[in-house]
Amino acid sequence: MDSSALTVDVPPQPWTGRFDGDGAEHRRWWQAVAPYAPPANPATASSRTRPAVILGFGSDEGVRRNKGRTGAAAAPAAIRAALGPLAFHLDRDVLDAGDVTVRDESLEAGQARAGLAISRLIDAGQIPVVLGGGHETAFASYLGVAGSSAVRGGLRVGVLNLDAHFDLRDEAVPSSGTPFLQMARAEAAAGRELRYAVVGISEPNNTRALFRTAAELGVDYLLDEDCSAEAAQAFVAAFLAQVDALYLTIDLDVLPASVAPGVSAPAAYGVPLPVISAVCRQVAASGKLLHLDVAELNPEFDIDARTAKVAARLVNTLLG
Ligand SMILES: N=CN[C@@H](CCC(=O)O)C(=O)O
Ligand SMILES: [Mn+2]
Ligand SMILES: [Mn+2]
Repeated sequence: MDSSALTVDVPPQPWTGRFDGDGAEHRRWWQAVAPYAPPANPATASSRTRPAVILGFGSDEGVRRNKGRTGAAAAPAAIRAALGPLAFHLDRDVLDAGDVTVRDESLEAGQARAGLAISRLIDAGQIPVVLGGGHETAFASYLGVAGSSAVRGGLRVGVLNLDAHFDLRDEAVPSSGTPFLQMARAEAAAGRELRYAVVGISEPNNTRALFRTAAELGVDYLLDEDCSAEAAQAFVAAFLAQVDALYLTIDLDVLPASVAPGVSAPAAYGVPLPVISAVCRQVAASGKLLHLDVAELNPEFDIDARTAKVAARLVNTLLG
């Protein structure tokens, strides 16, 4: 394993939150999170207490290219600010590696840079927690997962997306609307098939062309209106059973606009938070979580940090 430092654009910044005391019984996230340092001894990949490493992916470029409302580049700081004050009940170390940032035309370079950092974290037995960025964050995550030693060695990884959209657009220029088609093509080029499932698809927000692409790629999906707690749990259990490990990506626009107003494309219907939260608990309990990202928070459109707080709570649930 290469134990050198990660290449990031912004080093980890100080965390803040309420202070109730120094002891473990008073601990909050801001007191528990430590700046990233390469591990002396990698954790075993199966360990339930693998350290989590937060990595921001400050990018607006994918949403801009996808003709959406920009502002997601500020999301990593907003999610950290919402995580900081939360009481810390986790049984694992949490480290902050800082941010990879994307400026204008350098989206692909930023995705490659983040991908290298993510591969290195996975190879060290850590769980990367990438805070996007628009959903172009997912292609950075894919590069990291696909480039990790375990996946190159044959580990079967499934991609589970909690999202109102397929993000399978066939466009000449990659964006926040294309990452899963990019993944499918990259997997095909590597002689593999993408295992991709989506919870929360909104029929009126995905064209027939997108449903056809999903069918051609064998994508499993559950419509937002069919997302009862039982149906979502059965869907996720069936997907988990097909894979050795999971890359979970949460596009916050899967949630109703009242719960997640701070996104580029707020959902008129949306999957209720208790259902999304239960899916996160189920993924955490499976022990198969290899990599995680949270995308599409746009603090400019948030109301009283509502969306950032939901993102923080889901991250907290997934690492618990
Ligand atoms: N990552 C976002 N994807 C959606 C956005 C939809 C919209 O802007 O209305 C998509 O491309 O379909
Ligand atoms: Mn979406
Ligand atoms: Mn998306």
